[in-house]
This record gives sequence, C-alpha cells and structure tokens, in this order.
Amino acid sequence: MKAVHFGAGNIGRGFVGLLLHEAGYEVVFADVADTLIAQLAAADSYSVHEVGENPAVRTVDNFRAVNSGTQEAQLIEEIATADIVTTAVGPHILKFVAPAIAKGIASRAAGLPPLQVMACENAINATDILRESIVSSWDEAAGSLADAAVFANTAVDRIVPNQEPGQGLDVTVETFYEWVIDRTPFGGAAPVIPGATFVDELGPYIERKLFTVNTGHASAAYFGFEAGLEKISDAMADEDVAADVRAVLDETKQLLVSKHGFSYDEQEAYVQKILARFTNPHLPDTVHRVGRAPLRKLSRHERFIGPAAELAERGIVPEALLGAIAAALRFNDPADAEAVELGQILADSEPAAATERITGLAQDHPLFAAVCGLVEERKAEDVAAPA
Ligand SMILES: NC(=O)c1ccc[n+]([C@@H]2O[C@H](COP(=O)([O-])OP(=O)(O)OC[C@H]3O[C@@H](n4cnc5c(N)ncnc54)[C@H](O)[C@@H]3O)[C@@H](O)[C@H]2O)c1
Ligand SMILES: O=P(O)(O)OC[C@@H](O)[C@@H](O)[C@H](O)[C@H](O)CO
Repeated sequence: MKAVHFGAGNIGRGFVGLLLHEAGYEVVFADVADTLIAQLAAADSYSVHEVGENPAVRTVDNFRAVNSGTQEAQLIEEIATADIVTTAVGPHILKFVAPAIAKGIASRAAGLPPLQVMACENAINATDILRESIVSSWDEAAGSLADAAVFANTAVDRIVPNQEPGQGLDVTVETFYEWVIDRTPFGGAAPVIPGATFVDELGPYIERKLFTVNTGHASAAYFGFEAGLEKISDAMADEDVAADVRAVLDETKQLLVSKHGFSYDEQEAYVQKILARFTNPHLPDTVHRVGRAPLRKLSRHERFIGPAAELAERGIVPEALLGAIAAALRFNDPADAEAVELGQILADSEPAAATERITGLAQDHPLFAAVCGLVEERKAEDVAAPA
C-alpha cells in the first residue's frame, strides 16, 4: 500500500505521515522545500517525540521523498500508482498541488481502484476545495474523474509546533491526536487507518474542531501577543488571557450546542480537554505560529467571523469573540506576510471597505457594524501611534 503525502512539514511528518506509516502504508512525501526533501531522501527513519502526559517516541520509516516543484514526472508516476493521496500544505496551497494530482489520477492504469484523496488542512471541507481545483485542471479525455478518484473530507487535530533548529527530521508533538474522516464517499471501501475515526456525518466534527480548538488557540495567540508573551503555554498561564480565551469558548460552545446538538456536558468536557492541551508546557509553541496568517483566520467562514456571524444572526452579541477579533487586528508581527498585508489594508482603506475586505462580511450583516467599529478603533490607534 502506498500513500503520497503533500507537505512534509509539522503536521505532515508529525501526524499524517506517522498515522499512514502505522497503518502500513509506504509514504512518499512530496514537498517544494529542497533541503527538507534532500534530508528525507537521505534518511532511513525519523522520530516523533510525543510530549506531555504519557510521553512516547515513535519511529517512522519506509518512506521516500519527491520534490513536487522539480520532479513532476516522478510525482505523477507516484500518484498514478498510489492508493491514497493526502495533503497538509495549508488551505491556500491546495490549488497549486491540484494539477499534479489531476495528472496522476489521469495516468492511472485501468482496473486500479479509485485513488482515495483526503486534504488534512484547517478549513471547513478542505477536500472539497482541493477537488474543485482538480476538476478545473481535469482533462476530460482521461474519462470520468468520479470513476478514478474518491474524495473524503477530514478533520485533523494534533498540536505540532514549529520545530527547533538542529532537530533534523524529528518532530515534537503533543500526545493527543484525532483524525476524523467522512466514511460516506468510500461506499464500503474506506481505507484501514487504525489511528483515524470514520464517521457518517463529518460536518459537526469539523465545525466543532475549528470553532473550539482553533478559535481558542488563535485567541490565546492574539491575546498573548498583545500581552507581550511568546509561548502559548505562557499566554494560558496569564490569568487575563486565560479568562478571555475561556469566554470566547463559552460563546462558541453556545453555538455548537444549539446548532449541532452536542450536549452541553459533552461540549464542556471537550473545551476543558482543549484548554488543558493549550497549557502543555512541554510544547515549544509560539503566538507567532498559532497566530500566523491573520487574514486567513479573519476570513468569512473561518474560526472567528464564522461563529461570530452565526451568533449575531441568532440575535446574540458575541462580545468575547469581538474581543478576540480586536486582538487579531492588532497582530502586527513583521515576520508574517499576512499580518503586514493586514496592516496595509487597515492603513489604506476606509473602515467599511477594510472590514469587507478583511472579513468578507456584507455591510447589511448583523455583525458588520460591530466589527467595523473595531476596525475604526484599530485605525485610530495606528494614527495615534508614535512614529
Ligand atoms: N501544525 C499543526 O498543529 C496543525 C494541526 C492540524 C492541522 N494543521 C494544518 O496542516 C496544514 C500544514 O500545517 P503545518 O503546521 O504542517 O505547516 P508547515 O509549514 O510546517 O508545513 C507545510 C509544508 O507544506 C510545504 N508546501 C508548501 N507549498 C507546497 C507545495 N506547493 N507543494 C508541496 N508542499 C508544499 C511546505 O514546504 C511545508 O513543508 C495547514 O493547513 C494547517 O492548518 C496544522
Ligand atoms: O494551522 P493554522 O494556522 O490554521 O492554526 C494554527 C494552530 O491553531 C493549528 O495549527 C493547531 O495547532 C492545530 O489545528 C491543532 O490541531
């Protein structure tokens, strides 16, 4: 059994690659980072260090590596003969990996079972996003895409920080993990991945993960950044930050319980577990990594505006989420390209235009005025800031 996995970064090596390896797949890592691919090609194995409660070390071997930027023919051949393709490259990168996947699917020999494609990104229905890009570059002469590939959405959860320099290919991760996969597209032929959970209705799980783990995590990052803190565990040790994060998760809990029918107690236990994960002092995770790409995180269906908009539509003012959105607007990390772009939008546009551009909210949406007020305040701060 062979899996081609795009993105040999933190979650690629520390989670998806590990679980596929443990399921018995030979893993072919595809990435555009030359040094990383050279390291993987030269190595026989790497270690995944699980830190926190019940720490453990797992070894991943039986992998190969291909440079998806420079070795297209080899990549297509690998995909043509694979059982599974997974990605962990970032939602905005999916469109760039899609053409090679389309060519690989088109090159499969007749009689092979359909290629099983799963995007493992923090985004609602990331595999659907990937499939749309594959459809756009699909060559109709190759026959029916639906006959040659099956696409399943997934929700992936494991905190994998940026790795310390000098660690080579080894990855430090938390002990917790969850990979939930939509079973329905496989029609009885789902892959056997012992570390994954297959469900018939994935939607509630994806939203619960994104609007609890990622909303809470990003809130800790932005409040922590405002407080001048570096590590997520230090941010969570700050009483004010922890209280603000907790208040945000109370609001998303209210939405998730009423929208998806999770019981109040079940959702509270989920929140408690996640708050404990954020405090893990053994994870060298930073507000910079977790807060990365604020424009993506502030977009319409993402972890802040998504739940806040739905609460506002239900007549609830999401005060705590608005506080986190205000903190996100202040994430002016000069090393983050999206944070720099956010600053530029705030500087160059009128509040209403900036709000529309950053959040995708329509001006007549019940959340718009409140967010626009925050944008206005943020702009005023910049004007007032000393040069
Ligand atoms: N790190 C986590 O805790 C975590 C947990 C769950 C989900 N995720 C999601 O997983 C995805 C990856 O996150 P990460 O933390 O591993 O990031 P990362 O930056 O560590 O890894 C991304 C990898 O993708 C590679 N890449 C970029 N463009 C590419 C391309 N065109 N083709 C092939 N490879 C390409 C990069 O070189 C990098 O190695 C994101 O969607 C993220 O939201 C991350
Ligand atoms: O990967 P992002 O940028 O969408 O979000 C940053 C973190 O919140 C995220 O990577 C978490 O560590 C992960 O989603 C935990 O499962």
